[in-house]
Amino acid sequence: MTDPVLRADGLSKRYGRRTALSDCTLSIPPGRVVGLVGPNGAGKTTLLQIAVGMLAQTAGTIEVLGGRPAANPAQLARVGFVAQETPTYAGLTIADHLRFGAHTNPRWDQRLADERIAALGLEPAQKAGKLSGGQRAQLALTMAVAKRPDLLVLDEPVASLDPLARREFLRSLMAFVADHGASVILSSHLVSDLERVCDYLIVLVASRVRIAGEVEHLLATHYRLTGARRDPADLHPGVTVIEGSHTDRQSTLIVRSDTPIDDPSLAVEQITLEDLVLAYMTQATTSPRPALESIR
Ligand SMILES: Nc1ncnc2c1ncn2[C@@H]1O[C@H](COP(=O)(O)OP(=O)(O)OP(=O)(O)O)[C@@H](O)[C@H]1O
Repeated sequence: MTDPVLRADGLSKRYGRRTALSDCTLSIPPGRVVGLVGPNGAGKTTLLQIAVGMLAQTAGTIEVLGGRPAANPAQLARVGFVAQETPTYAGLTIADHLRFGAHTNPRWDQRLADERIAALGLEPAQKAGKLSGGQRAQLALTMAVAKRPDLLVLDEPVASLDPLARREFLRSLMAFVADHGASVILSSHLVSDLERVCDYLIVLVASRVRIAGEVEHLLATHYRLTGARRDPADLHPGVTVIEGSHTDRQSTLIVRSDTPIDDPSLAVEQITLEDLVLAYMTQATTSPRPALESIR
């Protein structure tokens, strides 16, 4: 299958005069672990909720796994979703949750669910209302994974987990992806976590997609340039400055260039994913009309 797992075209969501998502155009290939990153209020939850059919857009189109989000039971069965607040039923036990999952999902994998609960050291007879925030998140993830979805959508899944649990969570997520070949879209503020697991990145700031593309390609086409202070406009054509900082004597620029930069007056360094995310976030707060970039 090579069709995009998610295709959005001019997707927008407005609440009255407030814009939550603006003209979002994306084409995400299948089989990726996609990191969706951006500051508070950027529109991440809005995009994810539209993708799973919980929210309707005000303009534009979206296709998920080739269909309209939540269009029918088959489409619903193919998408697993864990919402930011990881909702569970306080009065029901863990075992009740799994039974409910088995009743409502045609592809439910009971063995997978039981094994995850056991591996987490959780007691099936325990009521969800008595679980910690992190344990609830793990239960919600177990429910989503045991659906055996083709696409797993996770809204800040690790926010409430301690560092060890976060690492375990991401490890089990990667194992699930490797075993079942599912695609994953997860939002997070923690770029270091995304760096470990994601092979595709979307940076969303102030309702707009600033950059989207394969991590490997993004890292191969962005550089940090350091040299004597200069006007960014003097750089070679084809080099786009994403962010710049200057002292009296020196300029440090994060740039994008599809070809290697060969300029003896500049020190050229590779950047990390965190550098890249921060550069696009800074660009968004300092530039009145940031460039929209989409790289496959
Ligand atoms: N029901 C609503 N009514 C009005 N405005 C809303 C509603 N839901 C979201 N918004 C606004 O839409 C924008 C995007 O919100 P969204 O929850 O998608 O951001 P986010 O990137 O997920 O933020 P966070 O990282 O804080 O979870 C914000 O400005 C928010 O105030």
